[in-house]
Amino acid sequence: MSNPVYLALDLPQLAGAKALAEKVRGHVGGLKLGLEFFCAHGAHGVHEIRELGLPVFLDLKLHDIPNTVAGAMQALHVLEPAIVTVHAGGGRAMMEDAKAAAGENCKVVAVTLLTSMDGRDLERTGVAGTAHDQVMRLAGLAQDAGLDGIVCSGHEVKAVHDSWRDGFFVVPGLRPGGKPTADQKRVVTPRQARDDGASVLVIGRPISRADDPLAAAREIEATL
Ligand SMILES: O=C(O)c1cc(=O)[nH]c(=O)n1[C@@H]1O[C@H](COP(=O)(O)O)[C@@H](O)[C@H]1O
Repeated sequence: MSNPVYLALDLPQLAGAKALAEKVRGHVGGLKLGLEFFCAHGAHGVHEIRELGLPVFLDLKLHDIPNTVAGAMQALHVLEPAIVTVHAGGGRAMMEDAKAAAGENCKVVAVTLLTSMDGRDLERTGVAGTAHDQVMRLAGLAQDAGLDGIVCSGHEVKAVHDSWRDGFFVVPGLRPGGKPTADQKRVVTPRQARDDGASVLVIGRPISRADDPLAAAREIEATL
């Protein structure tokens, strides 16, 4: 089985991001480029990272009207991402059009409830029910819209996997035992997420902020 870890390259400098990715290249399965990276370095930065030869996950969390999101997905073809994120809250029509406009080999996955939010945060947005209810509701919507899968926390991935057997599940908010959770609230270990059905494990700071990122990546790999 290939390494399910995608390293989140949430770093301000392109050279630093590239150097980190090069350092841990043999111990992660892919690289995730998110808003911080894309806003700073755009398509040029993505091309630079693609040269490392690992699959690239473009985590742009698109959330707009269907026509705009479809246009954005179309514009991403040239970057050949393996995975792109949209927000499930954009609704069924938006997700359908995003999938229809995506490149042939690009998985489109919907972010359900951010791993930085818990039940109280959700309640404050005016949504009824628990974090679990919200993830299950949006997973169903994403599946109906024909997406490949969803992004959720390790708290929900088992239940989502049980109800969507061939889905593709991206799980961030991962912390090897004892590592600081920082802004993440719904957290599990990488091993637990994998055992519960995650297809991709997104890991950023536990590797990128470690004193020795290579050792941290190796340690995580050894637990899987
Ligand atoms: O879509 C994501 O990747 C994502 C969704 C989510 O609910 N929570 C979440 O943390 N992420 C991303 O996963 C990464 C987690 O980073 P660390 O907390 O540093 O491991 C960041 O790049 C986030 O943007």
